[in-house]
Amino acid sequence: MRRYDLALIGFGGVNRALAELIAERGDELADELGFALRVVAITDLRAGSLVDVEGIDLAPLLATGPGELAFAGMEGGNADPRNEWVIREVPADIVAEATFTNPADGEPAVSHVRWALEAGKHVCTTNKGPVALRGRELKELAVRHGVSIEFEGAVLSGTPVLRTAERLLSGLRITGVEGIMNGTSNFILGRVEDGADFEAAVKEAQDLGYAEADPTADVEGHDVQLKVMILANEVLGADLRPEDVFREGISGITAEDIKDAVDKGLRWKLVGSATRRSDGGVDARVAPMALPADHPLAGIAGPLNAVAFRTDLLGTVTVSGPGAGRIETAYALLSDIIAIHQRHANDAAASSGHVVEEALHG
Ligand SMILES: NC(=O)C1=CN([C@@H]2O[C@H](COP(=O)(O)OP(=O)(O)OC[C@H]3O[C@@H](n4cnc5c(N)ncnc54)[C@H](OP(=O)(O)O)[C@@H]3O)[C@@H](O)[C@H]2O)C=CC1
Ligand SMILES: N[C@@H](CC=O)C(=O)O
Repeated sequence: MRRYDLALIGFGGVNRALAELIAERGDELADELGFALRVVAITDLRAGSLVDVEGIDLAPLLATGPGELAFAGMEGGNADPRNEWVIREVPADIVAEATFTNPADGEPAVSHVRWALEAGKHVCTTNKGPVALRGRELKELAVRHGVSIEFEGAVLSGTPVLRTAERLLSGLRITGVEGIMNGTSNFILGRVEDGADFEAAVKEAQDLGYAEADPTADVEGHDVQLKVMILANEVLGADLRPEDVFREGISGITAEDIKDAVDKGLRWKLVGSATRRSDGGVDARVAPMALPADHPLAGIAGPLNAVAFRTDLLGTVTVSGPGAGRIETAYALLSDIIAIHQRHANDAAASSGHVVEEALHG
């Protein structure tokens, strides 16, 4: 059976949940998917790095609390993350990048992804920085090195928004996207509507694993700005920079605003959108909106999110599901690995078909 060796870069909520999935359901997944997964390297800012090319025993790591994990002193362990060395030199097939999203320049994740692709390794990532800010360059790099970069989790966690657009909406002209694209801010707005304090709701979202390492990115709309850029670039063929996307977050909305809106039959939501103009350009923005209760996005509650695609032949097609969550986002990485397997298994079949063809016809 085909096996993929993984290097996990960043061992926080998402990559830990991926390790849990592999440890707990690896055999079942292998039976179902036709390939096995093995972790051969882990790096993390606090824990350091751990390498075992025969496969890391995940159980003891997962039994240790996230704040207590230290790889130094373990066989193959080091106090230093040694990201560049691990990514370039350890023989892994796929690098799973899940360090923090940096909305300013995408680093250090951009470098992590670049090193992996240059080393001929596939990448799956949930990190929005590299995809939104350097997506075009990194995709070209992947093509040059004959490998894949997959990033379903960069928009709406494990909910298949990007793959739906790419695979299931092909043949349609998509003229715009609009949606609720941040689980944390949607959760906070709902909790404040229920009477909770804003700061307490932020803390709850952090504890539940929804929020960014710095939740300002959620509350001030930077996270949705990156997601709108990814959708506009991937689905509408744009090439947007952050300065092209108007951004306003939810920090200016008070509990009173929320209560007043409810009294008027409205509900505050942080809405991101990108719309193709008649001159071919794309207008994109992120801003809070008080939506009428019967608006299709008004009922999207808690960490649930939704993206609506406006199309020429089908009208509006909406995909809704979890927008955040550790396990939900780990599933996005698994779905990326499945996509890598499908693409390259097909490549292998195509090239072996080519060999057969040459043998038959000279
Ligand atoms: N959680 C979610 O619901 C979703 C998350 N994402 C994205 O997925 C990524 C991971 O999210 P999540 O796991 O929740 O975040 P966490 O903050 O829980 O985990 C990130 C981990 O990466 C580590 N790290 C930071 N910098 C480095 C570095 N240079 N080298 C090695 N490790 C590093 C952090 O260490 P330390 O803690 O010491 O800084 C932390 O352990 C983020 O980019 C996020 O935006 C995307 C969709 C949904
Ligand atoms: N912090 C983000 C996580 C997913 O991208 C969110 O809350 O949506």
